[in-house]
Amino acid sequence: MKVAILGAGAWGTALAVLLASKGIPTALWARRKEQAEALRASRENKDYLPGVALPAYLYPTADPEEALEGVELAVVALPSKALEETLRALPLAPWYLSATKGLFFKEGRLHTPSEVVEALTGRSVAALSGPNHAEEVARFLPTASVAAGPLELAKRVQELFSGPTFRVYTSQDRRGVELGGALKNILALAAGMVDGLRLGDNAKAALLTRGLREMVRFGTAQGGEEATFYGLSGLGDLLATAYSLHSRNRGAGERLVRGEALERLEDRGVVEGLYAVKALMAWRERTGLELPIAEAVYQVVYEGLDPLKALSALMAREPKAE
Ligand SMILES: NC(=O)C1=CN([C@@H]2O[C@H](COP(=O)(O)OP(=O)(O)OC[C@H]3O[C@@H](n4cnc5c(N)ncnc54)[C@H](O)[C@@H]3O)[C@@H](O)[C@H]2O)C=CC1
Ligand SMILES: O=C(CO)COP(=O)(O)O
Repeated sequence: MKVAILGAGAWGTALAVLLASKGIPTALWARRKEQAEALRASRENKDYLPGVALPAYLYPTADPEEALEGVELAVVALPSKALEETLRALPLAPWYLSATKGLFFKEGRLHTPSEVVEALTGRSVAALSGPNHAEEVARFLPTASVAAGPLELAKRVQELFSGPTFRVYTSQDRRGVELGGALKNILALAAGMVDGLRLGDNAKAALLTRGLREMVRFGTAQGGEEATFYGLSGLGDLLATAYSLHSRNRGAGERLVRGEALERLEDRGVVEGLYAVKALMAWRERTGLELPIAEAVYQVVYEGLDPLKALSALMAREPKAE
């Protein structure tokens, strides 16, 4: 039994640490040869997950053949922007687990990462999502997550990843699970803006509660089940990300309103909400579904709207019942 993890960023490394610490031989595939060599030499991912020792069963490599030879499955832990190009260039695995959180707008439809992996590889694909900061998972702090997909596949993921500090639930609502993971990143950007502007706890709670409504309205219209958005991969991940010191999305919102340039926001790692909100707004143009918070985030990030003006516009919307 061998597993390959594709993507040696924070999340790929944390998942590899989790599996390898259970004695499962795990290849961690890095895009750059120098990175794989540095991981092998120092037994630490200094760039993306500093301070975590890599277990003996974890083997970093930049050679795709070496990484994927004889594997049972490949775990995709790539940033969404690199997913398609990277997977096209790699040998196939028997089946896949997508750990990417993102949204793709293609041919007039929104697609989740596992749908994209499925279309590219023609193989069965499950998804893993939940309130799972890599920095905590890799340090074996208690964590729960959701393995979503056809029941048999979800159960295999559950069995593979479960351990004393990592509790995995199954779900057959893969689309709902992944939509929650993508949407919460947009809401975490907004939460960071509230933090950066010091608007207070009331404002943040209102934003996240109304944001959750937006997630449910959008997610159910897109085929997800309502209960999924109130579970670990929806509300759970929204809370973990929007209140986190680790979160790159929340941090990016905070830094943006404090004057940092858009181009610098990914200096500390990928900020998926920046891409998800673009895909969502491109799709919304065709449907007209109301997504006031996501639209405000888009306007602040990409159209230079003053965040306080965006907030005033949200506060001045037509009065309505909750
Ligand atoms: N960091 C976390 O706690 C969690 C992250 N995720 C998701 O996992 C995915 C990956 O995130 P992280 O590992 O945190 O990102 P990261 O920013 O820590 O690392 C990104 C990795 O992707 C590589 N990369 C960047 N551009 C690339 C390209 N064009 N082609 C190939 N590789 C490229 C980088 O070299 C690096 O190894 C994202 O979708 C994220 O939302 C999901 C759960 C938790
Ligand atoms: O998805 C995550 C936690 O569940 C990681 O959040 P960030 O990408 O904002 O760091």
